[in-house]
Amino acid sequence: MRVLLTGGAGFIGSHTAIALAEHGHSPVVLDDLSNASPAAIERAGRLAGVEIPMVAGDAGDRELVGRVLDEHEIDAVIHFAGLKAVGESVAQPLTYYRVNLGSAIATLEAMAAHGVDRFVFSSSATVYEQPGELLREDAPVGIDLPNPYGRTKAMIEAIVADAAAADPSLRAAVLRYFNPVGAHESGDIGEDPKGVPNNLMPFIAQVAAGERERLRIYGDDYDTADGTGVRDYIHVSDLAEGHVAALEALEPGVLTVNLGTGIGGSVLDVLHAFERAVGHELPSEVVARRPGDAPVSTADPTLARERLGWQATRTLDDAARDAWRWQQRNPRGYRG
Ligand SMILES: NC(=O)c1ccc[n+]([C@@H]2O[C@H](COP(=O)([O-])OP(=O)(O)OC[C@H]3O[C@@H](n4cnc5c(N)ncnc54)[C@H](O)[C@@H]3O)[C@@H](O)[C@H]2O)c1
Ligand SMILES: O=c1ccn([C@@H]2O[C@H](COP(=O)(O)OP(=O)(O)O[C@H]3O[C@H](CO)[C@@H](O)[C@H](O)[C@H]3O)[C@@H](O)[C@H]2O)c(=O)[nH]1
Repeated sequence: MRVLLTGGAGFIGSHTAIALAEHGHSPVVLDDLSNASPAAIERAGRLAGVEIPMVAGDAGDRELVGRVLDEHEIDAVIHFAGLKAVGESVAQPLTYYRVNLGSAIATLEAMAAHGVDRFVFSSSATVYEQPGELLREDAPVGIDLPNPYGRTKAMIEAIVADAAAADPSLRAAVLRYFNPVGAHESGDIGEDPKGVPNNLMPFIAQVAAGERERLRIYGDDYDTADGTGVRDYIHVSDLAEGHVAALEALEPGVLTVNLGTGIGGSVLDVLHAFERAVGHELPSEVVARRPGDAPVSTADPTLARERLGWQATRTLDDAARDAWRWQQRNPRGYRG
């Protein structure tokens, strides 16, 4: 299939472009480069041994998306484009609603106008109203969530469901990612956060590189085995392969699946995995809980196994090793 990746120059999109090419599909990227570098796509193409066309532009521009669909004879769209910083979404909610909802709606409209009926959407575990252990897809989802970012994801899930109800030819998958971590095993592409990383593994990577003094562990008094927060960390290359499986399994209607491992990792588990990758201990201190954080969030990965024939195979140690390789080879990310 010829697959358009909106937001495809980003962290998850660039890894998915490689997985698609490795499975015989042809990725095409549309990205406004607001949080990415074209180098990611050049490198992804080199790693996959293919040329990946890259269009710089806004997925919220329906005319532009339509032109790209026609010019590249696109069969399917994976919609990664959007803004994802939780704290920023609290400060700039209208920007988040405009960009995230606007780009999803424009992309779906362009698809309908140009006869493209396969759609895969990047949702998030954050849509579950009651985070917890081994969350199933039928757990309550809604807009009673801690931040506007999460609400944009829940709203877009509803938009996709309504679009599919109105148009029986639409074949959609909604993928609820848990916590993507790691990097391509080559160390040539990876996560390139701007400024101080909000997320755990990129922050630890910068501590390991000596760019940050120490990890601040947000609370060790949760009701978990070691008292620190537990998440379902999934290697980005496993996640990328989950997109290929979802694309190949599309049927009329909407299939909603978790992409996670089913295995909980605590903050200390992640820190220790990274210490093993680096070969020495890393400085850390326990501080207060971060407001809005859930104690535990892990996926029940059963439905993805049954419906997509996909499951994660890489470990937290694999992710730490690959993230460390990316960090060492690219201390300034794609800017270096
Ligand atoms: N990384 C995570 O922890 C996580 C978890 C759950 C869901 N997601 C979702 O997965 C998707 C990809 O996330 P990521 O981690 O790769 O983030 P990312 O920021 O690296 O990738 C998003 C890409 O979209 C581009 N973009 C933003 N607005 C655009 C627009 N209007 N038009 C075209 N391109 C635009 C950015 O330049 C960037 O390359 C996002 O929708 C995100 O919300 C991410
Ligand atoms: O410097 C840090 C950063 C994080 N944590 C802890 O590490 C865990 C993971 O945090 P983080 O990497 O920020 O991920 P989440 O808070 O789980 O949020 C991610 O996962 C959500 C659900 O998929 C997505 O919605 C968000 O966009 C994405 O950032 C949590 O227990 C945090 O309290 C620390 O202790 N110190």
